[in-house]
Amino acid sequence: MPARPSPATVDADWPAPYAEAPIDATVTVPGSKSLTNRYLVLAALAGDESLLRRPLRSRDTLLMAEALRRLGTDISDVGGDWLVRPGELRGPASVATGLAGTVMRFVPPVAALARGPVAFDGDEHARSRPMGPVLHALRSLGVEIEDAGTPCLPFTVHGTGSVAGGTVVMDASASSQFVSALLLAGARFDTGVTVVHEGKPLPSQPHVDMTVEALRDAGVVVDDGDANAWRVEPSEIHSLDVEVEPDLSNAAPFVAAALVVGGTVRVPSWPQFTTQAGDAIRDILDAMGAEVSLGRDGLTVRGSGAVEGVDIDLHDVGELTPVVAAVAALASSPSRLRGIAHLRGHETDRLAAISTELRRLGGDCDETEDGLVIHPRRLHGGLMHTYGDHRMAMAAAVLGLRVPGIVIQDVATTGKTLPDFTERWTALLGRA
Ligand SMILES: O=C(O)C1=C[C@@H](OP(=O)(O)O)[C@@H](O)[C@H](O)C1
Ligand SMILES: C=C(OP(=O)(O)O)C(=O)O
Repeated sequence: MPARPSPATVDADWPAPYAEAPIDATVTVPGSKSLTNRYLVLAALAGDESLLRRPLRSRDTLLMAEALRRLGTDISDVGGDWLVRPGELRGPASVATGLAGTVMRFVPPVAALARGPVAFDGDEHARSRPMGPVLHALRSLGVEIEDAGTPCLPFTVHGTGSVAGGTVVMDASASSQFVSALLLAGARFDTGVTVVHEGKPLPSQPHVDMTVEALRDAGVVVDDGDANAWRVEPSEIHSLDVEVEPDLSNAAPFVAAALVVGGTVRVPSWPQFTTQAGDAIRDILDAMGAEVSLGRDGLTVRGSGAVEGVDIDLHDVGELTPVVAAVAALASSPSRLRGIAHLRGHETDRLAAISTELRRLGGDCDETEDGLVIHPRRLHGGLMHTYGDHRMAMAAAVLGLRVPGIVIQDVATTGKTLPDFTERWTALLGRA
């Protein structure tokens, strides 16, 4: 097993800026984590070299790049882009997953295609994130995996250089990433792969659709015609030349700021058509009282500072929950966020984290079986804990715009997906 990786961040508290005046800002958002990490995996498995333009460089994507390098892929910087030259996949290697769901789930099927052992481990909390269905699926395809007695990190994949492929049946109700993991590598299995989901409803369906689209962009034939079943035909994976879209889930706190403070926030290059689940923030902010318009120049969100509560199913886009909950806590009426029981297995138990932290600030937030009920209350300042969760820190920043005296514990955790968050957030308010 590899040595435990060092902690993600330095535990630094940061006083969240309070908005004294309406906002008027144009915000540039770095590339999508989900797209960058899918493109990296496909490029590593492709038949020829790929160019990823404007990739996200954050903890999760740097961990993905390093994982693939250790398996034999050459990834080099060309200006701000990444040139990916696939190599023969091989162990022995050790992979640090950090707290990245995409690394801990997407890389083991790639490791199964390598010759030699590949050991995986991650942050302390990563060891309790669900992994079982991926390990079980690979074992059912004949891959040898050694774990420490539980179907979680740490574990070692003993690849033989090929995977026969076939049909896997899994319960992916805890994470859509289990499905995406098998699909991404499946074209390189001898007979391809068929993944069937059986269990409670699959969360984050748009993320699986994104996986299917990325595979098709790389020339892979995928049949997703039946609900909860996907067939990836065996084939070569074509090289990619792609520009990574801005990360729309990371744009969420910035555009939410226009609604909760009042004013205007513009995000240039917001795609007109996208597979990113985070695009749903447009409709959510609209439902909560913002004026939202998407044009050729990008997205514009205007608000007056008056926020309405919502009753909304976030099953498809759970990663927006912390920011939506923060906006809801600043509303004039209650909100109910539904369909997000699976968030208990995210970077932290997000339902517990959000309700605990809102209560710590004087709020009223209850966990339900599958979500949260928030009754807006006058909040007071205080230290908001982030639990190593980038989106908890971003949610705290949204609250801080309207609640004086909020201090964000370990704000550097935002680096999981968004570098330079504090600088970007300060610039949003027109401050240096
Ligand atoms: O495949 C992906 O890139 C992701 C899928 C989703 O995971 P879950 O299905 O576990 O919610 C999402 O929440 C996560 O941020 C990114
Ligand atoms: C759930 C998330 O991340 P991960 O890819 O680590 O699952 C997220 O970014 O909100």
